[in-house]
Amino acid sequence: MIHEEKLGHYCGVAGVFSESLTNIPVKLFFPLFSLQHRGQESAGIAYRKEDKTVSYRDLGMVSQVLSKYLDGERMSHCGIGHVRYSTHGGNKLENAQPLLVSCNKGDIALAHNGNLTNTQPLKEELVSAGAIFQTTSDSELILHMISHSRKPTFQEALVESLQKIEGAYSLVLLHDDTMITVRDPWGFRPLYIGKKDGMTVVGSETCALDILQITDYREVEPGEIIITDQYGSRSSFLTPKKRNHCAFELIYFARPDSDVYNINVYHQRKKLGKELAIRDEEFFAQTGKEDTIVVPVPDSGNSAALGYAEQAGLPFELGMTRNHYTGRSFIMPTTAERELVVRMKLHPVRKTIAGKRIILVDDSLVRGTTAKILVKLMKEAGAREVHLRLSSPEIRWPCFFGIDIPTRQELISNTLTPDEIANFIDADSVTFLTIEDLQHSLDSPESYCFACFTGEYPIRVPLKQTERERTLRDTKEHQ
Ligand SMILES: O=P(O)(O)OC[C@H]1O[C@H](OP(=O)(O)OP(=O)(O)O)[C@H](O)[C@@H]1O
Ligand SMILES: NC(=O)CC[C@H](N)C(=O)O
Ligand code: SF4
Ligand SMILES: [Mg+2]
Repeated sequence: MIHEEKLGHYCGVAGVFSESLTNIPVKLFFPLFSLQHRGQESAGIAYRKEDKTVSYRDLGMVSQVLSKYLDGERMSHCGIGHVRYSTHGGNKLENAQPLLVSCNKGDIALAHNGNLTNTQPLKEELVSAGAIFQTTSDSELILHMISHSRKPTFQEALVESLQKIEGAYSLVLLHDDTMITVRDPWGFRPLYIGKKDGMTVVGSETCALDILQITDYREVEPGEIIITDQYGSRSSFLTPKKRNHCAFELIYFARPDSDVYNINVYHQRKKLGKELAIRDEEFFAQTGKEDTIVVPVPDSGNSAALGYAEQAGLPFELGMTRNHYTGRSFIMPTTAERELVVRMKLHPVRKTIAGKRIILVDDSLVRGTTAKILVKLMKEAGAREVHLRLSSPEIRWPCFFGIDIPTRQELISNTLTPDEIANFIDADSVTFLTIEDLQHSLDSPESYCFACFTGEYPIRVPLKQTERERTLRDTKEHQ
């Protein structure tokens, strides 16, 4: 059995509208390939073929699913694409996107990144009015709402539906020969739009536009709806809300070369590493810096480790290499097998590690599985001490806006304090970035969501009673 156990990446969306006929599936392949890190469960495209919309989607990676589109000429004006990691509804073919329907408003294809938070009452209403849902994903709801709307036009029906839904949605839709780009009014997920040679391209992160050498791009504004057709692009806006950009995009999810929320991800991660090092000044004042090196957990810890090393004035060493052929981490039934999986992926460089005091930098702790094994590997390689530094605050709450975080009980920071974690994973010390340091590193911290760290959700969420209950850690803190 192989099954992912970590923080789920979420989805990536892309769209292309070209004034002249072009090979749209090929144009979509490259942005989707660049967004592969956002979802590895399924991939798909939908595009306009003469006067109808067709779609092709399957379980698997972009290169497996879509490489057949690299051959042949499929000339068209527009298409959209998606890479998926499920947040709602499982990893099944029927949930793969783009979803495509033919309804009273025409052909509609939809690609969604995010997660809706008020699906249940809206779905119940539609089901009692006779709607037949084909998938278990939340995204399908939007299509039913558009189709059931009494508004006379597609665009009015879309706006009416968007006014009713809550939660995170960066969307690209294809309605007949028109491409529609939408970002929720809170701006939870990133979304960019750019233009080159009569072609408008949309993508979750700027890396999706860079691959097509598009330099003229901008962020889609929270609440913005952009209609793109042969007459150009026109924007309208939903009622503004307080911004709530996902802080985790900057910490872990987005690709380091990308910009999200107009911030370069690599630079932001370096800043987080610097904040961690500033917190450690007292620690070094007491313990000194002799034989101390900063080692990242590749690749997710690289940028923060570099920032840490620069700030602390310590050598940055790639004391661990990564085998890029293993893919993501998997659930294995026994500890020994889990250890083997980490050993297959990450390899200490013995000569660099032996006899050294290691500042090991990673982005986050979820269940603590990786860290426990890594400390063991470092000590086996001769590390004198291992001090684990995490460039995110402690994750203690589930996310309802597009990231698959395990339940509260499974999150290590809900049962153990940093010192107890150090004890559990056999590290010499463990510290996390504080929420204050994270906020300090951002230009407008009031525009961000930090709910998985604080439990303060920016909008109402369907939190189960069991999830609201105090965890062991809450209880300890209140004693
Ligand atoms: O505490 P744990 O439950 O072990 O999870 C934490 C780890 O999970 C993520 O990495 P992951 O191995 O999923 O993939 P990555 O290669 O994208 O960093 C994250 O970057 C941490 O390293
Ligand atoms: N991770 C995502 O953004 C997924 C989009 C949508 N909620 C789905 O589950 O298909
Ligand atoms: S809860 Fe966490 S992961 Fe979810 S949107 Fe907010 S910051 Fe991002
Ligand atoms: Mg990692």
